Amino acid sequence: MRNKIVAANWKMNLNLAEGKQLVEGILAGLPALEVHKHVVIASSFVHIAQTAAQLAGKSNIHTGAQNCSTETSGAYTGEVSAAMLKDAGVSYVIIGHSERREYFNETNAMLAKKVNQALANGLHILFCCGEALEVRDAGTQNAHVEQQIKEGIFHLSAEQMKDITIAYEPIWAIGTGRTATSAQAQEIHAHIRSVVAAQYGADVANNVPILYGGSCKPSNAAELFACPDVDGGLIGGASLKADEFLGIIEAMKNI
Ligand SMILES: O=C(CO)COP(=O)(O)O
Repeated sequence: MRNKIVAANWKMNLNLAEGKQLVEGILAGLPALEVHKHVVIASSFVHIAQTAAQLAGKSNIHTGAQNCSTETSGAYTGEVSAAMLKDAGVSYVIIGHSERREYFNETNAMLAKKVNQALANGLHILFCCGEALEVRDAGTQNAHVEQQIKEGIFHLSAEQMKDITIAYEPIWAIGTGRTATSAQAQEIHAHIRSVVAAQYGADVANNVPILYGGSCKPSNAAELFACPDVDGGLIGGASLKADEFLGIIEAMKNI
């Protein structure tokens, strides 16, 4: 059975005290998770050491980061390397979020380098893809995400794909309150899995978790997660409140 994952993406929110309190709240309400179910807390770089200390020794709940450098080390002012993240206690890193692609001009070629850095340092990757509203309106979303995935991760070996989780996040659903319907999510998740199968075969494709992200909330999570090709969620706004995030983790119960 492939892994099921609910991941928090705090984005650029919360001070240290707020982050600490939020993790305490999540831990206080966290249900016992089956062996294949995982929770990830992807905070800002500033929170990582604190979060890692809070999660130390806990099973199935992991410290994450939202980005890593394309480079290994050296004179890259402002950058944080995958090795530094690993050393600080990170086990999952988000790569290719649409906000990084859009506001920081991250190209698929840069993302492929980040993927290589993360894997070389023993990190699991949450690799994001997803289309803008114009692409969805034009009906070319499948080809769009296919290209993002091909250029971002298809240079990897089948063995390396074991550390990849794909997150489908339609840009028109991020922070907008407008969620993809479960039918829309299932359709494109199935397409993503078929693209992985065409490249790597059915075994690899069946083992790659594919998460949905975009205005996921306790009220819609169970329906989205019930889709056969939706293996959990990448959560923005609703991950900033312990009760809402726990409600989404609860929705993983039946998958
Ligand atoms: O971008 C997202 C997670 O990475 C989704 O954000 P929201 O849940 O706030 O729509």
